[in-house]
This record gives sequence, structure tokens and C-alpha cells, in this order.
Amino acid sequence: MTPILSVRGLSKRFSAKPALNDVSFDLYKGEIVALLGLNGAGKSTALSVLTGKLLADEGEVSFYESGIIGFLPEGAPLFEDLSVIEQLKTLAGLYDLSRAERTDAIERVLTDFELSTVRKTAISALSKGFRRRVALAGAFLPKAPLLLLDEPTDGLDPAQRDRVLDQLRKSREDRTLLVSTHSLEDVAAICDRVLILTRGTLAFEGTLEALRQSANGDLKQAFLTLADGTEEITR
Ligand SMILES: Nc1ncnc2c1ncn2[C@@H]1O[C@H](COP(=O)(O)OP(=O)(O)OP(=O)(O)O)[C@@H](O)[C@H]1O
Repeated sequence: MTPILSVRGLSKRFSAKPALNDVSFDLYKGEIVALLGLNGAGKSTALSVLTGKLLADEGEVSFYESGIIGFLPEGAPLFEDLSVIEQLKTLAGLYDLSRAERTDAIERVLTDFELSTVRKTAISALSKGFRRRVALAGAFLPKAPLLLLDEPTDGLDPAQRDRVLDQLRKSREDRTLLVSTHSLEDVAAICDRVLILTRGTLAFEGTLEALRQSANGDLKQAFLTLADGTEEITR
């Protein structure tokens, strides 16, 4: 099977300090893959390099689909001075969409992320959970075949978290998702495969089930053991 995205030998250093070290993996159509690791493991750096926001020092990223990549960056940055609808219109204007397509895309994400009631609200007046959903709506505006999401459920209440996870699950019908998260609950709920970064090195690549089984069914224990780097590298 041809991957949708292929990453080979990716390395990135900040000054002399390695943030990513010879990382290689593939993503396939229709899967949701978790990108896990302790604080500072290199997850956000990896997503930034994949989107071209940061330049890698070494390695190659090949994207085998036509179209663009949707991105929810770390911290879900937004235009503070705009309203929700203005934010989405501004982002939609960046894509190659007709006026009708832009309107349709905006209405779709307002509905999918339950933002209709705040469409005219200033971004600066939104709570953390709403802000996250506006940023997610922005990432889902274009019909991008690949979405890179940095902590999509951070700051969401349990009800909203479930709804956003439903949206992510649904979106795999026509998209591939790489999701960086600290929530093992989210991983168990929606992810097919898992990548674990340990101090910039890929320490595990495999199915959710294989990860669980590596610690007799205890997902948290399995993650902590590998993320800490005390186990041999599993590839
Ligand atoms: N712009 C930068 N300049 C210097 N060092 C950086 C920069 N961005 C990241 N780093 C360093 O690179 C390493 C990886 O950071 P990164 O933010 O990718 O980790 P992360 O896995 O996303 O962490 P977290 O879970 O805390 O968000 C860390 O040691 C971090 O301090």
C-alpha cells in the first residue's frame, strides 16, 4: 500500500541540542495516528517540520496526495482582534475556493464544531474550549487529505471533548490524521496506530493493541516505559 505521507531520516537541532533524531515513519490513507511523548520529546517540532513551518536539518518528507495539509498548531493561535466568522473568512480566503465553496466550508465547520452561537463573538472574548474549537474549525476548513493536529482536545470540557473526538473519528472517512496529544484516553478512543517520541527519537511505532500488549494491557504503563526510553527501541 502506498503511504499518503512518508518521512525518512528527519533530524532537527536547536543550537546543538537535538529535538528530532533520524525519525522515519509512514502514514496511510484513512488512519488516525497518535504522536505521543513526554514534554519536550519533539512532537510539536515534528508537526512544524511536516508542515514546513520549520526547516529540518536532515531528512525527507514526501506527500503523495494532491491538495494541502490542514494544521492545528501548538497553542491554537488565532487572530485576537477578529470575530469567529471573520477569523474563518480570513482563513478560507487563503484557499483556492470559489465564493460559494468558501461559504459552504465555513457553515460546515461552524456546525461540526458547534460554533454557530459565537459566530459574531470576538476571539479575545472566548473561553479556552471555544478557542480550541475555532482553531480546529480553521484546520478543517479546506478539504485537506491530511490533518496534523497538535493537542486537539486540550482545554475542552468532557462533553465537548467527546463531540470533537466524534468529529475526528468521522473525518477519517476522507482524511488521514496525525494527532499529537497527552491524553491516552483520546488515543484509546480514536487512534489506530501510535508513534512514541523519546527525546527526539522514535521509540515505538505500532498498533494501539501492540502498545497495550507490551505492558499486559496497561496502556499508561506501556507508554511511560517507552517514553522514558528505558526500553529497547521497538521498530
Ligand atoms: N524554537 C525553539 N528554540 C529552541 N529550542 C526549541 C524550540 N522549539 C522547541 N525547542 C526544544 O526542542 C525540544 C522539543 O520540543 P517540542 O516543543 O517539539 O516538544 P513537545 O514534545 O511538543 O513537548 P510538549 O509536550 O511539552 O509540548 C525541547 O527540548 C524544546 O525545548
